Amino acid sequence: MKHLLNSSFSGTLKVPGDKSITHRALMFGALANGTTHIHLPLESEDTRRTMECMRALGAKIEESDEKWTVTSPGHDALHTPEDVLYTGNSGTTTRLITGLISGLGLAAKIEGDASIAKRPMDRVQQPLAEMGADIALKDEKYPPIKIKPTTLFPITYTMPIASAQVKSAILLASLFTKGETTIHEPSPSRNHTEIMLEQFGADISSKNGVITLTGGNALKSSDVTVPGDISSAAFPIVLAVLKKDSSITIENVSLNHTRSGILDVLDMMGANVTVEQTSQSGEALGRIHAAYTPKLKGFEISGDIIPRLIDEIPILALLAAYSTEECTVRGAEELRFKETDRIRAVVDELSKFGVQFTEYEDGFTVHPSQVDVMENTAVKGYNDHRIIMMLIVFSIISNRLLVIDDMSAIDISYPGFLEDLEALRKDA
Ligand SMILES: O=C(O)C1=C[C@@H](OP(=O)(O)O)[C@@H](O)[C@H](O)C1
Ligand SMILES: C=C(OP(=O)(O)O)C(=O)O
Repeated sequence: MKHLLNSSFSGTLKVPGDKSITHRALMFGALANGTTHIHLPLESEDTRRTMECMRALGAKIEESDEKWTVTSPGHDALHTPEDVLYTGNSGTTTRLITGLISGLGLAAKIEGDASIAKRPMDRVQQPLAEMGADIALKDEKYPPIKIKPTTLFPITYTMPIASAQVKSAILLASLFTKGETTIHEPSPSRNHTEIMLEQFGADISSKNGVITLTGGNALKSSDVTVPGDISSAAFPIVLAVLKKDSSITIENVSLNHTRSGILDVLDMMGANVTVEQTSQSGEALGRIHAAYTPKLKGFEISGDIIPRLIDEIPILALLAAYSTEECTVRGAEELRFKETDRIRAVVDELSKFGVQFTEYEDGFTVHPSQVDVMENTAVKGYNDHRIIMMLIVFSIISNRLLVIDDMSAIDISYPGFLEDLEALRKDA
């Protein structure tokens, strides 16, 4: 990492495929009779967990260069897995397959790593139980998740929180359940499930926060080309904005409105970032150009924008630390239930360098600060990929080597992160 310091960054980059879309393509491919080709999938730890779970249910998945091929015997020929389904560090895998397996009327035991063991699963268990699922949790809240076979029926469900994982778990459970399931969302969360289910032939509609799915029909296999992940792109974008003389372009990245909240914040801050949309068939796609911006304005965000940038808040906190004005994030209590408590992690680590925070249960204010970084300061990544990548960007822009306890979790969402930055290094 040391050679990335004292440098500026330029050039063009393609970030790896979108994690949320890759998970869903594997699951819908496994449910749809026939063959689904997934082009440019995200080949990461989290998506491999979904791949292994789909194999354990009976889907055949072949891997070749930048393409995964899923061949399914059809949803009604999938079977109860022989072993425990291991979901690693992936909340998306854990919650979505709970809905998928309940909907198939199969049995399973699902568990993940130490972080997954602390993430709440009652948020999916409750609506699925209303549908007739039999799901047992440890202390009525946490994995391991034990599912017994039952027959489900459709429900109307008003979600207490905006969560694409909860929404998607219910939609997966209702796919082969006869009748109409309706979900009311409090604010729009990522809509990849709705877009892809329509492509796979499901009878689904979505309007003004109300999603309706009429279940009981088989899915049709379909090919998916995965766009670059804007949540991964956020790290090099912020690096370019904060690092003197830098100017980069990211090609082929998802611009789906339910995911692009970070671009709105960069705009509020007056950052030198421009966006060009290149296509809009299903998932919007385009190019983002980001360049060094010497003076960044403040921002205040809460409400509907939060689900649109939920995974980008750790890197936004870093941006805020270099703003000359106050920056506030509220309504983001969900951050406390991610791979780690991301509000705590960001406040604890950045405070070590003079960043002034006021912490709230649901967010934080970053006050204009004098950031002062000592070479070789020890920082903690909490085994959380997004905290680790934020700290790496911090180390680079401050030109000080930070000693991060463990960086291996980068592979959860962005294998090749350091290599990508290296390729953009100006004097490389
Ligand atoms: O559905 C998805 O693919 C995801 C939804 C979000 O979680 P919640 O649904 O818990 O908000 C997000 O934080 C996660 O990284 C991926
Ligand atoms: C929260 C995340 O993922 P998951 O919920 O799938 O673990 C993330 O990628 O930041």
